[in-house]
Amino acid sequence: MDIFRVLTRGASVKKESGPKAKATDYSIISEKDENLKEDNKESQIEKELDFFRNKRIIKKVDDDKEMKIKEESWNESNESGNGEDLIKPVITNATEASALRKSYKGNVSGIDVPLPIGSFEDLISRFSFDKRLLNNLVENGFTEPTPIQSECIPVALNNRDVLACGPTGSGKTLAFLIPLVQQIINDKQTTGLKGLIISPTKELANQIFIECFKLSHKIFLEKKRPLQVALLSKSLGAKLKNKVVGDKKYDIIISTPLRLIDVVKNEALDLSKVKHLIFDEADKLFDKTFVEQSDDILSACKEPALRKAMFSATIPSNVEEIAQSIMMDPIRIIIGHKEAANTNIDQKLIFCGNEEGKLIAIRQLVQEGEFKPPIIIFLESITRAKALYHELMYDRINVDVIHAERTALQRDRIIERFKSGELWCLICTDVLARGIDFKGVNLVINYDVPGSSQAYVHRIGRTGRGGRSGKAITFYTKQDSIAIKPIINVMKQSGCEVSEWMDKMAKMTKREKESIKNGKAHTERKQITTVPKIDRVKRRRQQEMIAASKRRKNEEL
Ligand SMILES: Nc1ncnc2c1ncn2[C@@H]1O[C@H](COP(=O)(O)OP(=O)(O)OP(=O)(O)O)[C@@H](O)[C@H]1O
Repeated sequence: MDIFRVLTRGASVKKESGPKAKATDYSIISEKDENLKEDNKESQIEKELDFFRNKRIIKKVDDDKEMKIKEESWNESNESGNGEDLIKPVITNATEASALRKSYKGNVSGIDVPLPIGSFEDLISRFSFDKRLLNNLVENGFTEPTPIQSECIPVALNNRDVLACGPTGSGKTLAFLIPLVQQIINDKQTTGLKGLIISPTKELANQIFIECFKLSHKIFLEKKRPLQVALLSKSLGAKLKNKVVGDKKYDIIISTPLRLIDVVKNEALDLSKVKHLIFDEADKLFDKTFVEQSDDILSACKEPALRKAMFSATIPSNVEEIAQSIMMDPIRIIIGHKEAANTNIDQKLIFCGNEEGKLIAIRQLVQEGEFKPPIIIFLESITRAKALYHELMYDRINVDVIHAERTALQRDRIIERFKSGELWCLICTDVLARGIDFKGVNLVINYDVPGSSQAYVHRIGRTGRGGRSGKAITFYTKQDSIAIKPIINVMKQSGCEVSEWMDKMAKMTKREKESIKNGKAHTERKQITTVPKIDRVKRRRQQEMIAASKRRKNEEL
C-alpha cells in the first residue's frame, strides 16, 4: 500500500522532506510525528524503487571520510555548469561508485570494471559523447540514466563484453543502444554492417528498431551519410537476396535469429565485419529453442575484436556458463536480485480450485472492480487463448487475442489498438511475454501458471514498467500444486508478503525441481468453456455428421 502511494505520487517528490525532518522537534509536535515517520518510510521506499532516479544522487566524501548523499535537481546542476568545460563527471572515484551501486543494489564484477556514470553528461567528459546523440536522448525524455544504463554504457564504451541482468522495464534497451550508436559514430572509417541486435520475437525486434531509429535521428557519419538502421523484415530479406539493396547499406541491423540465418545462408548479408553483437533476452536465445541458431550467428561473426553483450531480466546459471564460455573477460552486471520480479509490481495468487473456477474468478474481478484496463491475460496455449477470447467476448469485454497463428499484420494492428487504448484487454500466449513495452498496463493475469520462474518474471514484467506501479494476479488450481512453487519463491525474493502456508507450500523436493526443469510440472488442462457438456457433445456430433456427409459427396463425385 505504501509502495503504491509513493509510486502513484510520481515525480512530485517533496524536496525539503529531509532537512525539515531534522529541524523538527519530535517530542513537541507529536501529531506531526506520524507524518514524519511516514515521510521517512516513503523516502526509504523511494530510494529502493527509484530505478529511474527522478532525483539526482550525488555523492561526496567529507573530511571524516563519511559518505553523504546530496540531492540536486536537474535544473540546479545545469545552472551551475555554464559551458561544456565545466561539466564534471559526477562519479569520479571508486568510493563514489560503490555508494551509487549500493543505492540501487548493483552488483558488478569482472576485471577492471569501469566507473558507472552518474548522469548522461558524464558521457561528454569521459567519452567525448556525441552531442546530437545526447540531444536525441533528451528530446525523447531521457534525462537521467537508469541504474542498468549507468553501469552498462561505460562498460560497452570501453569495448568490453557484458552480461547484464536488470529488472523488467528498467531500461535495458537503451543500456545497449546508447553505446552502440556512439560506437558506430566513433568508427567513421568502415562502411557496412557493424552492429547486430538479436531478439527472439518479431514484435520485440520491431520495438528495438523504433527505439534505435529515434536515437540515431539526424546523426551523420562520414561524407554526411546518415547512420542507417534496419529491421530485418521479410521484405528487406527478399530485397537483400535479390540484390535490390546492397548489404553494405546498413550500420545496424535488428533481427530475429531465423530470419538472419536465412539471409546469411543465402550469402545476402555479410556478418564478417560486425563489431558489436547484442543478444537481447539472452536466456531465451540460448535455451534449447534458439541455441543452435544463436551459435550459427556467432560463427558467422568472424571479426576477431567482436564485442558481445547479453541482456535479460533473468539469467539462469546455465546461461551464465554459456556467457563465460563465449565471451572475453566479460563484466557481469546485476541490478537488484537475479531471480526476483520488478519490485514495482504488486503480486497476488488466487486459488480457483479447478478450470471452471478460473472463469468465475475473472468474472469476480470484473464485479469487484479489480479488472481495470489495460489488462494482459497470459495462457499456456493457442487453443486455450482462443477459447478464453470467445468466453470473454460473450461477456462483452473489449478484448482481442494474439498468438502465433495470427498473421504479422493482425498482430501489429492489435498491438497498435492496445497501445492507443482502443482495446482494453489483450489475451496472449508467451509470444508477448518478453520485452514488449506497453506503457501503463494496470494488470497482468496469469490465467495459466507459467512454466518456469523466468517465464513468470517476464510475463508480469509487462506491468510496473518505467517506474510505474502495476499488479499481477496468478490463478492456480489443484493441478498446479508443483508449478506454483517457483512462483511463490519469486514472490518471496521480490519482497512480497508471503503467508506461512505459502511459505510451507513453496518448499520443493529434488524430484519436484526435476519435474519443473523438464516441463512436466502440470498435466493436460481441461477445456475452457461455460457451454454444458451435453451441448458440446451435441455440437460435436452435428459437426461430425456434416463432415461425413461432405466426405460421402466427394466420394460419389
Ligand atoms: N533513462 C530513462 N529515463 C526514463 N525512462 C526510460 C529511461 N530508459 C528507458 N526508459 C523507459 O523505460 C521503459 C522500459 O524500458 P525497456 O523496454 O528498455 O525495459 P527493459 O529493461 O528492456 O524491460 P524487459 O526486461 O521487459 O525487456 C521504456 O518505456 C523506456 O522508454
